[in-house]
Amino acid sequence: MSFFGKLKTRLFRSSSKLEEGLDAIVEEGGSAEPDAPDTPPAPQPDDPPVDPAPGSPDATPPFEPTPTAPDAPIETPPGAPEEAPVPGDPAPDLPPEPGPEGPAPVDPVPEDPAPQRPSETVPLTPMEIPPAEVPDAPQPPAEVPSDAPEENRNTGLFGRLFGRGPSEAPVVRRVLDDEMVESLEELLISADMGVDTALRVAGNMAEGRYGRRVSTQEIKELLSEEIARIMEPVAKPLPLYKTKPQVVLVVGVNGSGKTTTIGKLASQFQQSGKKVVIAAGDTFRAAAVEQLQVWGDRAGVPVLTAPEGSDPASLAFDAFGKAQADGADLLMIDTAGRLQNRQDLMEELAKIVRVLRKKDPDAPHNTLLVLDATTGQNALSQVETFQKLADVTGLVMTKLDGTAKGGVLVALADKFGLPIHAIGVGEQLDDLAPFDPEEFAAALTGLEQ
Ligand SMILES: Nc1nc2c(ncn2[C@@H]2O[C@H](COP(=O)(O)OP(=O)(O)OP(=O)(O)O)[C@@H](O)[C@H]2O)c(=O)[nH]1
Repeated sequence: MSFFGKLKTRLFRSSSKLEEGLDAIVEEGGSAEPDAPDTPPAPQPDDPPVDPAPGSPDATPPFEPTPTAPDAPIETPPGAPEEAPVPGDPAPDLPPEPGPEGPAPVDPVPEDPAPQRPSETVPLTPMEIPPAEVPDAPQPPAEVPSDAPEENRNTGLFGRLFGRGPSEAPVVRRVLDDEMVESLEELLISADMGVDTALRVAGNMAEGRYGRRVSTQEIKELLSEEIARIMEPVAKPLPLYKTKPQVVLVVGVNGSGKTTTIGKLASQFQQSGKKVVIAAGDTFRAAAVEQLQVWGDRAGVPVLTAPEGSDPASLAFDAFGKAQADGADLLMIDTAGRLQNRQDLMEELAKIVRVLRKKDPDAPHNTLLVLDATTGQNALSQVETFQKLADVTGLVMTKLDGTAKGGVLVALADKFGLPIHAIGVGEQLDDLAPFDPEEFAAALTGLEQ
């Protein structure tokens, strides 16, 4: 199954929550009508300037044009699709690549005069995408003008498959007014988007459309576009640098999915021909070390461990030496996630960084914060906390499967703008993929792609 397929199926709880909510909002104040489109009201003198309908020739595109990778990938796997990889696109066989844009971008290759580190990036693409599932072009779901007959929207393959063709019940439309916008805000807040983001998203959805009669399908499309617009700038795969070893420090609270993410990433890097070494830096939890060893075995990647209770910084130092001696491309360092004693954790992380910098002044080249989607709004405070503890350069969101709190990713993107490198939707090796904003928005809102 394609990653989008998994995402869509597994985000079901989030999307069904939004979908049902949107249905209820439109039905509550709307009325069924034949498919005759609504005529937009004549603009009133005091109306806000009307947005050209997205999709119309002079409209601002609903999405930023998907940027192409600044430079050619370091290596192109044989048989890889020819299109230039785009951040967030699953590229055939490279593991997800982190974007370097964090609060303090690190230039890991000092001798390289090129200022643009991303020019050396390879989109880390864990997933093989069967050709049939590769979209022709990264087209945003074109907004269907609200005037278009509903039947034109739902007669695609999915529409037919799910019996949503034109012979369905008459379309229910509701006038988009203040009351409806308020209901939308409440729904988005309940979907864990956070108050600020929810208000902005609902406001943008309504802008230029006040007084129009809109259907659920149109509202879903508008919402999906707004979400994708917010997410697009943060969808940045993990960058790969020429530096050897590139050090990736992985931080996050206990249970957020650090170990699993390291295992998945290591396996995907390994499969793409990169040599990887893992350091089990949570030396205080024997179980965590064992778990990492299991993942290392699965991925075929060596895992360096140290006796329980020993100094994680010293392990990191040794692991760097081993990675260097082995000619490894990547060193991934797991860390403890105890937040009960932030001071200890801060000192521990600071010490790891200090000793790594004795070996390479630019290390760690990436500091990934792993967040558990099921914690909802709590993920926001975890970002704030870890930004104080470490120089977080990017995020990985795990456990998007089976949670109704997927909307928190939108709030994170809106609030922090940190690159989202990858998302996890399960416990298997291939359940991690680069973050694709359009797929995510479609899956979250229950739109078919
Ligand atoms: N459903 C689901 N479970 C996940 C995902 N990622 C991780 N998990 C599970 O979450 C649990 C915790 O994951 P770990 O990788 O051990 O988390 P950790 O941050 O390393 O935790 P500590 O070792 O306690 O610091 C495990 O049971 C994983 O299998 C995901 O994307 N989806």
